[in-house]
Amino acid sequence: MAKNENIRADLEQLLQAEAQTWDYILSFVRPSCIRCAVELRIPDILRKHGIMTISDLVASLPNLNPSKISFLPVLMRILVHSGLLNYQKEVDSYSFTTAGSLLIENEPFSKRSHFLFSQNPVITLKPFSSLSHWLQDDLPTAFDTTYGKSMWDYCADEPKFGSIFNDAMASDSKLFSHLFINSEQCKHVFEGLTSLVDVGGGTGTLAMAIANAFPRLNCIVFDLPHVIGDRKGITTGNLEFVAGSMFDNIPYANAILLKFILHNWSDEDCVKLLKKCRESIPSKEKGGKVMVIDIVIEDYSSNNINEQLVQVQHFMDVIMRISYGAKERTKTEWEKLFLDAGFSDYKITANFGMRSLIEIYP
Ligand SMILES: C[S@@+](CC[C@H](N)C(=O)[O-])C[C@H]1O[C@@H](n2cnc3c(N)ncnc32)[C@H](O)[C@@H]1O
Ligand SMILES: COc1cc(-c2oc3cc(O)cc(O)c3c(=O)c2O)cc(OC)c1O
Repeated sequence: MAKNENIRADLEQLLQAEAQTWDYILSFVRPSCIRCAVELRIPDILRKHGIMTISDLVASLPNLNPSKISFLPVLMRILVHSGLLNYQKEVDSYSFTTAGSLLIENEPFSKRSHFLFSQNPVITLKPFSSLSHWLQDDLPTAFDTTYGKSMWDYCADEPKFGSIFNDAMASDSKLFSHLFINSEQCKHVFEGLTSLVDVGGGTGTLAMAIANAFPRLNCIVFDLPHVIGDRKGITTGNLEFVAGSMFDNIPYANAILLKFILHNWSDEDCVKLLKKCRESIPSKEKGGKVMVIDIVIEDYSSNNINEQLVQVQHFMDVIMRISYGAKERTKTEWEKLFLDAGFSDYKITANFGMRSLIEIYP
């Protein structure tokens, strides 16, 4: 009897392990289905209706081939299981979850463009399928292994891809700026500042939100010439766009903002860049500071851990290492960078999902 129980337990364990591996084997299906729904504009259609049956959806998709209509409930079931839609059995209808509503185009906090960027073959298929080659060759990143140039040069040479990347980053900045500017914990952050440079500020989404919220704060968006483009030299109210390389010259200001910049660079490059930032701000006594918005890798063993967020941080670490020759950092690794660059003190003020605000002082 005991022997039979043992055999049954072993078989159950084996089946559980097999289910886990099937989940990994087929994990590509979920993002492909979400991409399909986004491309068919299902989130935008659902937004207009609020709640929809499959028949409503079919009526809103005139280009759908009639022979494929039976796939729609299958697609919707995946979206429901992915936590993007709710299904109300009583009325046989679908509605958004909060996460699903982030896929609607033109919503203030839409992550649609970031999702489409993540599905772009330029960054996913090729570099990720050359991962094992990259581990064996002497090129700095899997991106270089695939394209023979860095991500930043690729963006400059391929403007269409460059704007897909900039739009993805801008969508993150839109959501982030809402959290940042309205956060009680961050009320003090802009106090006493009269000028601020958003270094690597992309197309200016975050700086624009700050400039609007603090009309007496003069803000500069600083980025590479191909990103600043036609905005170069344009000043609108308290917002100005300046083109250049942050490794050469950074405009002088009370404070410098670095959002999702340092995680793109090696420790050596970060120290160089942080030293450049120090040269462009006043002393701590005169209010000088650098505000780093970036990932601080959480320790799995700490209390109140959000496992989904930690996993996202670990995935981003893989992306940064293989695609950009960079990395995500723990609190200890950040501290070492700041001290190596000659800063005297730092404060991790708040965290916003996977990202934190770190204020560093000369
Ligand atoms: C990951 S994006 C972050 C954009 C923006 N800070 C945000 O969070 O939305 C990195 C930015 O750094 C810019 N960048 C890369 N190298 C640069 C350089 N040498 N000087 C100035 N900006 C640079 C890129 O063009 C890009 O806009
Ligand atoms: C959040 O800051 C950055 C994110 C990314 C980035 O990069 C990739 C790369 C990839 O191969 C697949 C992906 O899905 C993604 C992303 O979703 C994503 O957000 C890139 C950055 O700089 C180049 C970031 O700073």
